[in-house]
Amino acid sequence: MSQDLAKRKAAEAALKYVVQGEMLGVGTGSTVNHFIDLLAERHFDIQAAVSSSEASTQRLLKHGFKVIELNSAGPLSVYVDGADESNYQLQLIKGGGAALTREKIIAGASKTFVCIADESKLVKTLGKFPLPVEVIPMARSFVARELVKLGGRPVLRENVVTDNGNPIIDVHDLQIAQPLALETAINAIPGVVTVGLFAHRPADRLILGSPDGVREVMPS
Ligand SMILES: O=C(CO)[C@H](O)[C@H](O)COP(=O)(O)O
Repeated sequence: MSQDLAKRKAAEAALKYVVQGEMLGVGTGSTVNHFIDLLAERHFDIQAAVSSSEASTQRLLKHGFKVIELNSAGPLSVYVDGADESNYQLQLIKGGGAALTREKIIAGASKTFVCIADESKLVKTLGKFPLPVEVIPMARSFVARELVKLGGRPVLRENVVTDNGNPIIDVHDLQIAQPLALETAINAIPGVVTVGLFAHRPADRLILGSPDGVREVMPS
């Protein structure tokens, strides 16, 4: 419960980055759900949202927001999304909610990526949270073997298919000392759609909530 309150506080603090009348990139997850609800509760007037998942799209539509495709939106000024882990450089692990591919695309298309999370997500070294990798179905076993060569322990996420129709492999037991190099290496495996390591495109702001309040972390 207190973790949920922390998420809501982070989400609330991100409202100051929303530009009324503009388009807004919206991510996925329980922290973002608070953010979407708060946009509605506080009557924010956004032109339209570009959403990273069917789940967020449904929530936005339920609140009466317009949702458009990224192809129709052009560059976005602000993208708000959660994370499973962040280091002090604001490099992230994402994809716990299986939306990593669309999240990485929208983050890439946005000028400012505001990450919202509870305090427990900030870590010195990424990797305690299993690293999600979305793969083309026929490449699943091959990619898993390549991930073992990189030092990980791949586990297929049971009963999960992404919005793009693909399975997810969660890679356990990684100590990600060099996020940029690992993201490049995993991206180079044929059959990988997206790795949930956001090192080449880290967040620009990290808002961390705790039951006592919020703090904003700048990349160190
Ligand atoms: O990457 C994500 C979805 O793919 C989420 O942002 C991440 O899993 C954090 O979720 P939550 O806000 O529920 O802790």
